Amino acid sequence: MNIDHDLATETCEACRKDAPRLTAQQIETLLVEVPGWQWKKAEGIDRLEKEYAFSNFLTALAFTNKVGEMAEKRDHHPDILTSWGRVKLTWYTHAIGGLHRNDFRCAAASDQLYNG
Ligand SMILES: C[C@H](O)[C@H](O)[C@H]1CNC2=NC(N)=NC(=O)C2=N1
Repeated sequence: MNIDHDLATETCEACRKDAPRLTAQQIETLLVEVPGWQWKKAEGIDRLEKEYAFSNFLTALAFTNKVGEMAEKRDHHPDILTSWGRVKLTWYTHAIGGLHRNDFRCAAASDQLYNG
């Protein structure tokens, strides 16, 4: 299938409470564009989750801070679990209790920060 956009460089839109959640079909289609990201439902909320590997705590922390800066710029924020050699990111949209295209944009942008 032809992909005529780049999720990582798309601007996040302000998320309104009445924005529609992505449907299962839309999620499946977008997941193809963000390899390694898992679609998980927790506490009734669809989420995107990925764990990144690092060689120590400081490099994991540096990535955490880069993601934090990106999240602030986009006004869209992940759950972050930083551990020795690992960072787990979880993206979902609080305002709608589910997944929005913004979450895929931020997942793709996170990958770009990891891959340099
Ligand atoms: C007021 C502010 O724009 C909102 O609270 C933003 C902040 N960051 C956010 N991050 C995420 N993941 N979901 C939101 O709904 C959200 N809302």
